Amino acid sequence: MSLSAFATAPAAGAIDTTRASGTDRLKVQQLSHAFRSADGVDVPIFERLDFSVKSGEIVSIVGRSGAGKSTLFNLVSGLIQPQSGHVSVGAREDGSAGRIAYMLQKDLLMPWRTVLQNAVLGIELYRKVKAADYERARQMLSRYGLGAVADAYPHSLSGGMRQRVALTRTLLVDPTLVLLDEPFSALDYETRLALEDDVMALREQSGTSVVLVTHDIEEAIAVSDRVILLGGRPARIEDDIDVRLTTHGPRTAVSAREAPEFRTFHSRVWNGLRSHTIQHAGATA
Ligand SMILES: Nc1ncnc2c1ncn2[C@@H]1O[C@H](COP(=O)(O)OP(=O)(O)OP(=O)(O)O)[C@@H](O)[C@H]1O
Repeated sequence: MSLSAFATAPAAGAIDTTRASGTDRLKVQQLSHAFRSADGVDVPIFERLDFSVKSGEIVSIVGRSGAGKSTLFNLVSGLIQPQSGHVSVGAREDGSAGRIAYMLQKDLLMPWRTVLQNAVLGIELYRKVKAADYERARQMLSRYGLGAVADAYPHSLSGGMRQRVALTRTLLVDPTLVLLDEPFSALDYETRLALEDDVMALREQSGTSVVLVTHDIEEAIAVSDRVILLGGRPARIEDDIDVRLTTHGPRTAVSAREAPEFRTFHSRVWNGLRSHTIQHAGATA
């Protein structure tokens, strides 16, 4: 049965985007959501889900296919309204409002715009782009090794370069929290490692919090401070793992994988994933 046969069940409570307290960049409280099947039955995806993400924290969410990871991002980013519960976005240190940016697996670059014009698109969606924005975009593109192609069109770029343009576009809106939904899954291994390093550098350079949805357990452990395991239906947090790795030198995508604790964390996540079968909302009983 196709997903188009379903509609979002009517909201009993609206999303509340008031500010989270303390150092929380994101606070999800008592979040409940269900999709309504074609025969009118509500299939609960989440029931009273609670979690938070601190300032500068990198959190990965793993779960079997259908666990509700993308739905959770859609709820957190406000693309869909929850039936009940609160999503609070933490303020910046100076007290101004925080901002969530959402980057999808597909880079969604516009082929008729140059790399630079694609990079500023996120800004353009909420205000006029200024000369200083173009300057900042060029600097960020250079930082990601894209300075020489700033005036080229996306078709001339490799998959990894395209994802970096998408990442630049996401970061140029100065988000306090970035949601990454399997952003690197279509890329080759080496490019993935480089982009994982980019995610870690992001936190180092600007204190941005990151929530990453991935099917790749290694990726989750390598980049994250915490790995949240979603399982069951309605989905619960089955495990919330503090990832502490002893690395030689700074933590990178490679040094993290070489840490002595890496395999132990890997087994914990893998065993947690194997213990859950998810019944899809579209599946007939
Ligand atoms: N618009 C919709 N209408 C009805 N059901 C939906 C809708 N979107 C998602 N679902 C159902 O909600 C459940 C969670 O879907 P979701 O896409 O969030 O899972 P996921 O964990 O991101 O899966 P994957 O890892 O395969 O991307 C699934 O059972 C799916 O069939």
